[in-house]
Amino acid sequence: MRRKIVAGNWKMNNTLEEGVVLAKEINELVEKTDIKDVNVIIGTPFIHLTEVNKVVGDKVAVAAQNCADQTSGAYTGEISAPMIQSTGSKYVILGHSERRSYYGETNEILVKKVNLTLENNLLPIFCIGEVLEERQAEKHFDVVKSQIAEGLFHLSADDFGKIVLAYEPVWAIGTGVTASSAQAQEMHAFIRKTLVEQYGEEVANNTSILYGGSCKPSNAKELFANADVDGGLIGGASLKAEDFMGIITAF
Ligand SMILES: O=C(CO)COP(=O)(O)O
Repeated sequence: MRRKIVAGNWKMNNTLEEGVVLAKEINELVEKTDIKDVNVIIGTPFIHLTEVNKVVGDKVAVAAQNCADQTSGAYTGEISAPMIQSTGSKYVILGHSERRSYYGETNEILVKKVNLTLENNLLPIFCIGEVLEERQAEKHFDVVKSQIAEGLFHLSADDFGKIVLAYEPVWAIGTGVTASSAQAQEMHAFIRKTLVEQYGEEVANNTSILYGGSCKPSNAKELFANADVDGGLIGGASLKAEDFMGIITAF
């Protein structure tokens, strides 16, 4: 079933102690607020996963922000999907534009990560999105379509049903510039149409497509009101419990 989801991506922020405090604050607010049927996820650095899982209840799920493209072995500094799974986490954010651009993550590498994530009973939150020059050259639909096709279309319909998509136009990430509500809806509708062509109406209609990029309490309501926007992947505004809650309650 298509779910409403608000996921935080803390990126490389918070010491362990700070992260546990923030997770507790978010959990308390979620517990005492009527969040209706919204699924709340917090994406923390690896070192937080175990402790954050201990302090959140069953209304808050935890995500890693990356995983290795191998299961185990001599890969110094890497963290594998089975390790993430052993912390009690449920999701893995994959293909974030920061990983694609700063760490050379290609669609080919992402195929391996997606497969390992699913094999280890974790759910990928798969990020896609164009850079400003691609939008200005009117290539944004082609770029997003090929990211989805090359990273995910090897999956069976059953496995694709476990994917959460996050459309994050790179020009809107951390810039304070949000895609307009109309731009978000236009791209999300295009993504859903692309899924219909590959997997049919049922799978497409059941896929949650999140928007990310300078989403805040003040603009979340307008973005989430769109028919094809099923929630958000939130960076900066997920680092303050009240702001994050302001987005969770924006549906
Ligand atoms: O990259 C993002 C979430 O993954 C969005 O970041 P901001 O909300 O800080 O723009």
